[in-house]
Amino acid sequence: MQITLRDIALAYDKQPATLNHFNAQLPDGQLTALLGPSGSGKSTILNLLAGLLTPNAGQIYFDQVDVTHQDSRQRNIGMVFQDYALYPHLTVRDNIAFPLKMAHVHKTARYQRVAELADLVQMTDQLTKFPGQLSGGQQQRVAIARALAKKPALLLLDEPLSSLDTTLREELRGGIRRIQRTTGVTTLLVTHDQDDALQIADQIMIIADGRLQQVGTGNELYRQPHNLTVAQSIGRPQLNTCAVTALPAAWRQVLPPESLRQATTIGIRSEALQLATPTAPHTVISTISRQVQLGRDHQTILHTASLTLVSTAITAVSPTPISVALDPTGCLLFAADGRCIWAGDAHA
Ligand SMILES: Nc1ncnc2c1ncn2[C@@H]1O[C@H](COP(=O)(O)OP(=O)(O)OP(=O)(O)O)[C@@H](O)[C@H]1O
Repeated sequence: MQITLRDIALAYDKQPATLNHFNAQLPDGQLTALLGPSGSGKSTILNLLAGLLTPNAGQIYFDQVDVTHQDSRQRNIGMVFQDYALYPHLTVRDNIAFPLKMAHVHKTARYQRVAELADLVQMTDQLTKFPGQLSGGQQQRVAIARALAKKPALLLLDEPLSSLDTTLREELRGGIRRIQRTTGVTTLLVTHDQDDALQIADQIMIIADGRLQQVGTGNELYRQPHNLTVAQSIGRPQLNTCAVTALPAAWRQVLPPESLRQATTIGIRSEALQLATPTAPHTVISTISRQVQLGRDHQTILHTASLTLVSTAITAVSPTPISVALDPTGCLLFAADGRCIWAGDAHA
């Protein structure tokens, strides 16, 4: 099922519009992540799709069908929440079967479907347990099975990993990916965590201030962001930024002069700051204040005369100062309105 939001406007009573001329599409059978900071409008979009909010203007289509004024029950949506929302007094089996029971599905068919779903979410050996006897990750898998029970047209996952610790989170990311691929259900994952989006989604929609900033794969968003907001949303550590006027003269030499003249801000990916020999051209003398080992990765905090920057390309070095080269491939130039006017990767 392809989902389309067309020219949506929504304002909460007497407030300025949260969404205005909002257009987006969830491709059939794919998992789309909606990534944005708190207050950007993610829940508003989720509630519009679920039929819990009606837009002031615009239409919502499920394939060719206009569902804008259909209520939640008519839309056949599966929803999974951050806090699992399982019934504590029901077993895993009865939790998964609950929507089918409400729909008066015959007991035999109901338990047949529960068996399929339990197998899908790898909970077959836990069917007689109660939610209180399960880990957070297991509870969330039950919630996903329950949401899938009625073969929904659209699965909405609202921050489903936020309550889990790092290990369970990693595990369930893989689980969600596998379950979505197996079922092929069109899915929207709402998250404020770029790792969730990057590891699970086919495509990522970045939203900020109620506006869709860009849609693409993680790779596209990282390498060719349309604007500074997108560039800062994807990538760890976060993009180094500074005013173009603060950039040392030697590094300006490796960037295109025409774009530099038009730009006000430069973004430098951490991998673009590289150790060079003292005699190499266009290098800048820098000191190191700190080096952090993060598993296989390093982060090195560099100081030029005027800037503090993070590099992940410079590993163990002593003593400082060192000569640092700038790889233009990892640089982005932004105009005063935030538009990306030059991406080094596109010219590599
Ligand atoms: N019921 C409401 N009444 C008035 N304003 C609201 C209401 N719900 C949300 N808003 C406002 O709409 C904007 C978008 O909120 P929304 O909850 O959609 O963002 P979000 O990205 O989901 O945030 P979070 O990640 O914190 O849940 C915010 O400015 C918020 O204050």
